[in-house]
Amino acid sequence: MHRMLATSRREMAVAVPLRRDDGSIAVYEGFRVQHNFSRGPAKGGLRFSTAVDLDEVRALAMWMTWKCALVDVPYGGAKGGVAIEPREHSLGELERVTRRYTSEILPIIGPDMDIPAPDIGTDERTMAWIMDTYSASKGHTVPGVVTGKPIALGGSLGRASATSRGVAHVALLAMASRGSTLRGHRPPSRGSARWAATPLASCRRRASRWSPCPMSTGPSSMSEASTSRASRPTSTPRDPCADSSVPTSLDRDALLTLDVDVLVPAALEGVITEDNAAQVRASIVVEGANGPTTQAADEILTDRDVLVVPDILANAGGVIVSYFEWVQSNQAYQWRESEVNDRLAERMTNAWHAVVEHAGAHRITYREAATALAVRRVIEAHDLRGLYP
Ligand SMILES: NC(=O)c1ccc[n+]([C@@H]2O[C@H](COP(=O)([O-])OP(=O)(O)OC[C@H]3O[C@@H](n4cnc5c(N)ncnc54)[C@H](O)[C@@H]3O)[C@@H](O)[C@H]2O)c1
Repeated sequence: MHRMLATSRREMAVAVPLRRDDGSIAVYEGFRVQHNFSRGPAKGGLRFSTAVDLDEVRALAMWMTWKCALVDVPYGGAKGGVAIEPREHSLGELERVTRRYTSEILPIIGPDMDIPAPDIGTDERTMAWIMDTYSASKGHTVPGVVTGKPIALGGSLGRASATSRGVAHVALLAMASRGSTLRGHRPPSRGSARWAATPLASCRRRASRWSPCPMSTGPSSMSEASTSRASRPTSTPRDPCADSSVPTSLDRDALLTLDVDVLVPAALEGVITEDNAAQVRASIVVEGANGPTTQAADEILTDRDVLVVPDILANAGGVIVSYFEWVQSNQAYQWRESEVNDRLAERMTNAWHAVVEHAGAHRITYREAATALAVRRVIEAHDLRGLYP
């Protein structure tokens, strides 16, 4: 079983030629890896980044299998990528690259096979191009082939903010478990955390390799997109962005070692390493990105009693609402945003409690508990299906 789960079910490497705006032709490497189908169609994001290679895509596809199993959505794991720097291309070039990549991987994607979604360097517009290319080849519109698409094309209300909302939800649960709360807020309880994301969403900050980086304090897409008056908490929290003692510009390592309660690395993998883990001052790390903590750093943080909420739990809000979007697309029906957010909160809360209980029962870390629960679910599906032939 270990060997089966350590091996991707299907891997596709494709060349993606692009006619550039100046008439020259560039060729990029593209990949789609489907790690597992035991619990349903493969599901995973599409990444545009020069760091993309087959090994990275493989690892990310496997993570998707565990993530989907942990939050109990009926999917296996997949991931895709094109080794391209999107910031160096015009919109027209990005559209051509996306459409060509889609046509190359077209035989292995589809609403019942493998459903891409946005990831680093891609967004809802990318998903619209994928959907259109796929639909053109089928001769009819197939909205369920991607998630994270624009609302006008069948995207789900609440999808744009879902990953952040889920991160905020478990961050507040983690804080409550450590006896701390955000000023002016009580921790979310099961199924009633509609407003949970608001305080964390009110201050959006990003670290960059290109230091010093601006720390964005503008309204986040989450608070713009998802907090209705009715769902806001009655007491307004102090806005940390208004705190003049907080610097407006920082380099990446300085940001990771700020004196804060909760650290949410939410961009790239491998940023908390054995070189900086001892300097992390947060008592809770919530992994918004996939794989932001190296294994060595994870051990250092655990030894220092820093609570690490693992990526497959912390950032699962995206795939949960992607699942809701797929269900809505396949039924040609749209749910209310409050319904989406409530169902998201319920699944995140259930997954959180399952992980906490499993970790407590076996005296293991949350990462080990989350992975163990997920692997067990996938193995159960394998066992029930049996081996063909
Ligand atoms: N989008 C989702 O719904 C979703 C869901 C689950 C997990 N994730 C994970 O979250 C992470 C971010 O994905 P995203 O979709 O938000 O991507 P994004 O492209 O929207 O954001 C990535 C951020 O990383 C920054 N960045 C890029 N290169 C950098 C570098 N070298 N150093 C520092 N910062 C850099 C960019 O400026 C950008 O702010 C990834 O690990 C992704 O797999 C995303």
